[in-house]
Amino acid sequence: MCQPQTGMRVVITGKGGVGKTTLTSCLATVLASAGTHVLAVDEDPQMNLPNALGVAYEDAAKIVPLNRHADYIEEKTGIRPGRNGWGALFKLNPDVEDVVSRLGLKVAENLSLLVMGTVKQAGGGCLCAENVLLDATIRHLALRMNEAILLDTQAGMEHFGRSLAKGFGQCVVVADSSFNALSVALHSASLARETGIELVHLAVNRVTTGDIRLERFERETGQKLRDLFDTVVQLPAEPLLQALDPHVVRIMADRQNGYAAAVTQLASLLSSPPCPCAAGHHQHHHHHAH
Ligand SMILES: Nc1ncnc2c1ncn2[C@@H]1O[C@H](COP(=O)(O)OP(=O)(O)OP(=O)(O)O)[C@@H](O)[C@H]1O
Repeated sequence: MCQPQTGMRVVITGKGGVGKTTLTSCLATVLASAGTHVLAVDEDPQMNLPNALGVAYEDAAKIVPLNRHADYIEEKTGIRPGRNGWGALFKLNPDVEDVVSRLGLKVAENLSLLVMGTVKQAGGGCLCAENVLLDATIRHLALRMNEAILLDTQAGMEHFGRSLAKGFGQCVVVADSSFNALSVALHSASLARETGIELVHLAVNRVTTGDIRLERFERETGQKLRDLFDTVVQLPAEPLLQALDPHVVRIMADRQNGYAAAVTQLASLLSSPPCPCAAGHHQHHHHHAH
């Protein structure tokens, strides 16, 4: 058994507007209602995840994202954000053991939320207090036990660098079946693998019956999606999602719903992923062979 007993940790990524936040909140809901402790982590500066999870607007408005929490950042790193760190005592390895208990928000039974904010991209990794703290937080998340962690990422996982892959073993790339979104998904998949994430799944969202675009993409690019991703799941277009938007989690209570059923299937796949050491594993993992 090669699967770590620490709990599942999944990064959700993909092009803007493809349905990442909706999927993250529905996955979080289905896992939490099955009794798993879930921590949903939002990297979105617009904080869509609290809304999707049903956090009341006035409560969501009170959330201060980790990267803008000047007091916490100063307490942990010794530096006030925005100040020049040179000459000051700058803790490069701050202890953020209490980040979830202090900044997390309980949104439902078994379900907590941490809003991190976005990693700054200046110069491919600037050593400012915010980035040091976000990086320490990612490393801390990797150590949390018996908890499913879902990270809804906006900037893309490569901005977190290697610290992400140490704890996050799986990535769900979300796309719709447009050529553009699938191309972005292929790029995201290779970045995820370069980062060192073991299992990279594709969720094709808003699929309608008779949609031939997936096949057309494969034909035109000469690539087989099933060879490039560990698993490919399709999530049907669901008009109800727009009606419930932004409070989408209610849809998960309806077992007849096709979107809910597909998300439930994805959740169980993520909970018990195929073992990366198993024989017959995808060829793109061979360079990881020990
Ligand atoms: N399967 C689906 N069927 C119909 N509508 C959907 C589906 N999935 C998501 N949507 C709708 O698409 C819109 C965008 O979804 P969502 O906010 O989850 O995307 P996102 O990728 O997180 O966007 P952003 O990158 O802007 O954060 C929402 O209005 C949502 O209700």
